[in-house]
Amino acid sequence: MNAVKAENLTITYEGKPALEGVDFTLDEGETLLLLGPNGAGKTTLLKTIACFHGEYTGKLEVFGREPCEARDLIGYVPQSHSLNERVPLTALEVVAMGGIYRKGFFHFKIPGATIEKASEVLGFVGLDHVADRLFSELSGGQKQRVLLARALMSDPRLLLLDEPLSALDPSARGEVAGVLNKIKRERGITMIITTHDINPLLEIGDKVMLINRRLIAFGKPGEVLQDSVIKSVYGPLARVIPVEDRLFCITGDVHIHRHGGGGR
Ligand SMILES: Nc1ncnc2c1ncn2[C@@H]1O[C@H](COP(=O)(O)OP(=O)(O)OP(=O)(O)O)[C@@H](O)[C@H]1O
Repeated sequence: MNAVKAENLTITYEGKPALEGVDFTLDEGETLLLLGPNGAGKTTLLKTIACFHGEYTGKLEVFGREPCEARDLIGYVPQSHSLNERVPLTALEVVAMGGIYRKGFFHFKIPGATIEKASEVLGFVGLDHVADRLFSELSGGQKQRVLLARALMSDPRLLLLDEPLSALDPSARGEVAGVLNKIKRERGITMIITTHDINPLLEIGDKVMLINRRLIAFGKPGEVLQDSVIKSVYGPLARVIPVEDRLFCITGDVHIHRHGGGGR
């Protein structure tokens, strides 16, 4: 089954196109790595699939439905989480929140079944030992894994992850990439992951999409990650280097947070 299907998709903000004429299909269980320079339209595409942004023309389907009809099937992990870290929530409570908001209620006491599920999911991301620690005191990699666990609370069939590796050091990147790999292998969840550094994720990417306000390339990693394709977007210094049986992609690209604080 198609998890996501876009046909001639053009996404606009107040009539101005941010991303134009995009076609692609992602099958259930596949992982798509979404690559493109700053301002390419990566977050815009994720938000539109997640039904947070609705200004588009063309066709966009999530499991055969319009995005807003498929909302319950989608988990979204934004680039900068909107948690107020001055509120003293433990890691377990942050995860449990993923099971509460979904139901549209505000609970003063978290139901036992929700806590039980949150403990199980926290264990799945390898963080049982920090359940009672304050979220604000966790390392960057641990925080990102807690946010992944929170997104898993609603049993999504499609996970949309906006820059899950940004602002992490190389070892934390490896940890988070390991959890994403586990989600793919053990839960079979379809994922779309935006990234500026594709290398730690290449192992789990079934498909790669390169965009720059339009679709530049879409296909298997080996098809998209070619010198000529990468150079056409990132310039002459960009290149793809085969290392043993792997590819290593150098784009010289960095993440720049351009939209000011919060809200993404
Ligand atoms: N809320 C908004 N209103 C108007 N324009 C927006 C809005 N959000 C994004 N844009 C514009 O849409 C274009 C694509 O932005 P988007 O954030 O999707 O790019 P991105 O590839 O995710 O970039 P980055 O890698 O820097 O996060 C940019 O020109 C951006 O300024």
